Amino acid sequence: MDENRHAIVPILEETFYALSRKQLSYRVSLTPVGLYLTKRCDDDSEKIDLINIKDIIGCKSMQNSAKSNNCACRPTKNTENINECQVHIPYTEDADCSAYLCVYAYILKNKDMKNEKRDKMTVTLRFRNFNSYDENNKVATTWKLAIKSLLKARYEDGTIVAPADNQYLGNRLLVIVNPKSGVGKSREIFQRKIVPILNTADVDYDLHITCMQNDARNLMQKSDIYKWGRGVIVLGGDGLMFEVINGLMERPDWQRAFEYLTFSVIPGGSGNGMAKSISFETNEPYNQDPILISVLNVVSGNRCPMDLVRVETLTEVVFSFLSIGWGFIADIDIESERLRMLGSPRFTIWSIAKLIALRSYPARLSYCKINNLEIETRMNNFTISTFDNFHEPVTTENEPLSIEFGMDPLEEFDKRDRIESFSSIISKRTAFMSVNEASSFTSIPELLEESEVWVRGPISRLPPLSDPVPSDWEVIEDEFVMIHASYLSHISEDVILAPKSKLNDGVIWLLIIKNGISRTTLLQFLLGLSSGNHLTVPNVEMIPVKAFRLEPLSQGSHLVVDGELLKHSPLQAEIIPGITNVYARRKFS
Ligand SMILES: Nc1ncnc2c1ncn2[C@@H]1O[C@H](COP(=O)(O)OP(=O)(O)OP(=O)(O)O)[C@@H](O)[C@H]1O
Repeated sequence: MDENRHAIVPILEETFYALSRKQLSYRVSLTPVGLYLTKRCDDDSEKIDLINIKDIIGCKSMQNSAKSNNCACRPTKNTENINECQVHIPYTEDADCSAYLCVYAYILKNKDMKNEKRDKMTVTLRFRNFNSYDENNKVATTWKLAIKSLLKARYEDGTIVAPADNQYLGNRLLVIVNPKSGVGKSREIFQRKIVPILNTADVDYDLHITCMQNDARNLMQKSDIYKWGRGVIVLGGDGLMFEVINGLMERPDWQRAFEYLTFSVIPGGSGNGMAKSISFETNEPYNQDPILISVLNVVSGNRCPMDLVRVETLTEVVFSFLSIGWGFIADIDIESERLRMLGSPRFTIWSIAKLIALRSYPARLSYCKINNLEIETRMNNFTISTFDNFHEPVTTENEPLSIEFGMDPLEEFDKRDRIESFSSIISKRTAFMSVNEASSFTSIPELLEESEVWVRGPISRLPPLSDPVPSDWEVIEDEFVMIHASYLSHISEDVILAPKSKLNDGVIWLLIIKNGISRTTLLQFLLGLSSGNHLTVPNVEMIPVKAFRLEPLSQGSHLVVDGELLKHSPLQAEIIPGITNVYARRKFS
């Protein structure tokens, strides 16, 4: 257990008894690091458990409902405190005036093993120093408020620091659900798996179920987004997130919107690259329960900056968070759509087909290489200030109280259905989609004259597509099997294309395979994509760049941005470091 525990001054401390064995006592200390439970055993030895504050997602105060025959837990009527619930305890006790405090945490189990996962744990503290519920509840409330304050604060180098006033998160979240994503079970997943966690963490939300393509995009473009101080999360795939980002970029106040909002994806689609990348970076056990891990990111409330990439083609400007693909992988992604009914085996089948009929495409690739790669991982963008009140330990009467582990009286409470708070607005195709239908292989200046490129969001620092690239850029004209740029580690749950990529490193990782690679080597490349070993395969180059331009010199391949098919065209892309924020749990040592 934590060697430095004794150096940390407890904020609150009490002795509790385990209900099951009255002779077993626990000293419970709330410190900035978490709840220390010190068990005194029969032989006078001590066993200490720590529930890390970073693992706690919320706490609720409760009242005994032993008189109630049917309901395990129900909200107290006519109470001003909406968090106050009644708890049913497994024994009858007349006039129980105790106050109960349930602390909910998701604890890391089987650390560093293959089956590492997070399991729910509930600790119920029973306060009964006084003869009236109100008095007991006062003490429980002190603990509750202290825990909730710690959940918002951080503990660094022995000091508790809180976000500056202007960094406190509002509590209203917008959840956008694509009922058609993945296998079409998003609505059910939302009610069954997400609502209980949001309730436990006291996060209020509005729900928007999309009714068609571009619905989320329009919603982001036209709504009063400032009522969602807690941010916007999507339950779906990367395609839905793409709509959210690009809808916001269409607003005149896009800059303020991106500073204000925090985003996250709960994986419900078939492409969940962003959700996987966030958990990968924070060492979270995503594979055991992707939805749980992603929702825990959201309720952690921890904002992390993330890069976006501005992508400009001859006919449109889009903002991308994941990848730009052209050639082999992009073709598999798009062409295997016709086998969608097969599920993920469609990729394997189509990969084999594309390997057999392997082809390459001529193109000119220009890029601004990062020579001294200094990747800054700026995981924490909170401004810090001291939380003075917490240095004074608060003590209460030392009369022994009781403690109870493993019970979750809110489980029933959480099963209540949430009423959808607003319904989908009617979707309308935006003016930014495919403005010009001209062929990509007329000269670029000619095309630009004809087309109307909407420039929105941050302006480009690159020369126009019609001008030459800067003289210090490297230029290759060759036949390529594929060019794939990514700025997150994973482009899907099981493809780690750029293992070194960080959310906010300001780097586009450009993966290049030129013509001349054998089918066997390409197969090796494909097999290595799930582990990152693809980068050790000969003929595979990975170049960190700040910007690049791709000019295809023939038709035939597909241009795919964040899994969305764009009209085939020359394009240029540039990184915009840390322009947006996503929810990600802090890293664990
Ligand atoms: N209600 C809806 N009906 C049909 N399409 C929708 C609806 N809501 C969103 N969409 C569209 O579905 C596309 C894919 O959504 P999403 O990324 O959530 O799921 P997915 O299963 O990962 O999809 P894909 O595998 O096609 O990327 C998005 O581009 C979005 O525009």
